[in-house]
Amino acid sequence: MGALHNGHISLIKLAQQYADIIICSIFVNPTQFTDPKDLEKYPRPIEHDLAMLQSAGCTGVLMPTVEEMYPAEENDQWHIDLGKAEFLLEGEFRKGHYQGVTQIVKKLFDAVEPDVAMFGQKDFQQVLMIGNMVKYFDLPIQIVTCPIIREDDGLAMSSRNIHLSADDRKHSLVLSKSLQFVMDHFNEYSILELEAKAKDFYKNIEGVELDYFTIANGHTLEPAASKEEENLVVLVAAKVGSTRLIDNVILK
Ligand SMILES: Nc1ncnc2c1ncn2[C@@H]1O[C@H](COP(=O)(O)OP(=O)(O)OP(=O)(O)O)[C@@H](O)[C@H]1O
Ligand SMILES: CC(C)(CO)[C@@H](O)C(=O)[O-]
Ligand code: BAL
Repeated sequence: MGALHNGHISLIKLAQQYADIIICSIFVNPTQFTDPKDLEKYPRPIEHDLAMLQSAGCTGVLMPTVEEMYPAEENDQWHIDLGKAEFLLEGEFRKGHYQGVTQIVKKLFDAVEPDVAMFGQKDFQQVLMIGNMVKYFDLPIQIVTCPIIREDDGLAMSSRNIHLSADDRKHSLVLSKSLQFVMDHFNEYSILELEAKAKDFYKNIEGVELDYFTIANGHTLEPAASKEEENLVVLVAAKVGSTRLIDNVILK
């Protein structure tokens, strides 16, 4: 969606290991926004983005307009079955978000016809939902998940970080610190204890409001039933000042 940072550039760099021709899309997709203010204030520094892509060795940029992606004459009633996980976590807090995401990603895939598509683990649930969309249409596209790139102090890079005030920026570290706590103490406590102790990190921080903090099954996103489960991921979303941030770590 543009406002590029080194997290995005890492996707381009990883793509170079898979393909000779790399196309980056920059499109702030209205149908995936549930909060109109979030859409309105989404940063759009286009010249800066193009310079970053050029120096990263990106071959081409797809930068359509809203009218090109959603022509008035097209009566596209997009709704596909993405499974139960669509309605959990981000899907609960941003209703309809993954219908909007999969709708635009299908359009972008149709335009580019890629062999491989790179997505960041930072949007863990998004990668799952796009994987489900690819299965739904049986698309011949390999989906690659790229690791989360962080600032030196641990904050996951995000275009929305630009909205953080100096105080928010300090407070934002609670996300990566609480995730790190779970990683460091995984063997010591039960799942419920880990979640409770991690949630305590969010108490009494001015301007920080936790949406969810969960240790979940990495396929279903349902709360983990036991530490012995094979795929476990810790996912968090919190509002820091007026900016909503997400982060996660894969435990196994
Ligand atoms: N810190 C990061 N490390 C790795 N990949 C990232 C990172 N941040 C974003 N990405 C990935 O880059 C792609 C484009 O993301 P997008 O344009 O939504 O930016 P974003 O930085 O996630 O923005 P925002 O956090 O405001 O939603 C997505 O696949 C996303 O997961
Ligand atoms: C997948 C995506 C391009 C759809 O607009 C967007 O959600 C993103 O960049 O993560
Ligand atoms: N980074 C995922 C897209 C979104 O937040 O809308």
